[in-house]
Amino acid sequence: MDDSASPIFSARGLSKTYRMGETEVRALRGVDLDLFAGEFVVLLGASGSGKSTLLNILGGLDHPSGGQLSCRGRQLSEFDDAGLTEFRRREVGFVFQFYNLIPSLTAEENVRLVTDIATQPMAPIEALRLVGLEQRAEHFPAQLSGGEQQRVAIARAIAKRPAIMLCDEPTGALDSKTGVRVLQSLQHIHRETDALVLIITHNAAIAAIADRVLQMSDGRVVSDQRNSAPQPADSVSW
Ligand SMILES: Nc1ncnc2c1ncn2[C@@H]1O[C@H](COP(=O)(O)OP(=O)(O)OP(=O)(O)O)[C@@H](O)[C@H]1O
Repeated sequence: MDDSASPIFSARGLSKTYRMGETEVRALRGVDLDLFAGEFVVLLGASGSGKSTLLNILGGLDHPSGGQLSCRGRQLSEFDDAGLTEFRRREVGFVFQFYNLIPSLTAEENVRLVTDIATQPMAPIEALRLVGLEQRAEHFPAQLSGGEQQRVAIARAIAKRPAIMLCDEPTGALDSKTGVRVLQSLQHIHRETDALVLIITHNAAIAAIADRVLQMSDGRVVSDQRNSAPQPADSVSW
């Protein structure tokens, strides 16, 4: 990768403090980080280290308390709620631990919910093909396994061709074999698009498939390593 390329995200001194009555929780304590197009990044860290808080702020789901965050040259940290909503809608695909599919809609209809409001979407069936589920387009979530439902959620996230894919514990609810299939879908999407893919997880085994591995501890990024030989997803297990 060309390190002189401008980053997608650039965070400097990013902080987040949650206030609940008298109690303050400092979830981010000064994060400095650049993330680039085309990177497949795994962010590891113990429970409570701030991973989800960072992902939510990168994805425009929440505001930082301090510091600067830019995305492709714009100061995201200064966006109001409406600006963040527009940013999320246009530029970010999210995948969460629980798939949040609409039970009364088929796989294809679940993906179509997103493509109907996107500016340059792919066809829903094309997104399902990217995750190997084009044969299941007419199936409802209850007719799909957990791993298949997660792959529909990934298809839904990628269908609007986002520059950024943010995945919070995408395999957290899945066994190893099923989780590996989900990771294969994410790896395949990464190869087929120029998206920045960021996966946060407790599961250190997943780091083997990344080309960059970040570690958070106590609200800071404490390690940032390149992986010169990322492994195919089917070589990992847990
Ligand atoms: N909405 C909130 N209000 C108050 N405190 C919060 C809130 N969200 C997170 N926290 C606290 O901020 C800290 C960081 O939480 P965060 O969810 O970012 O960690 P995490 O590394 O993603 O953890 P996990 O792996 O368990 O999901 C924790 O101490 C958590 O309790």
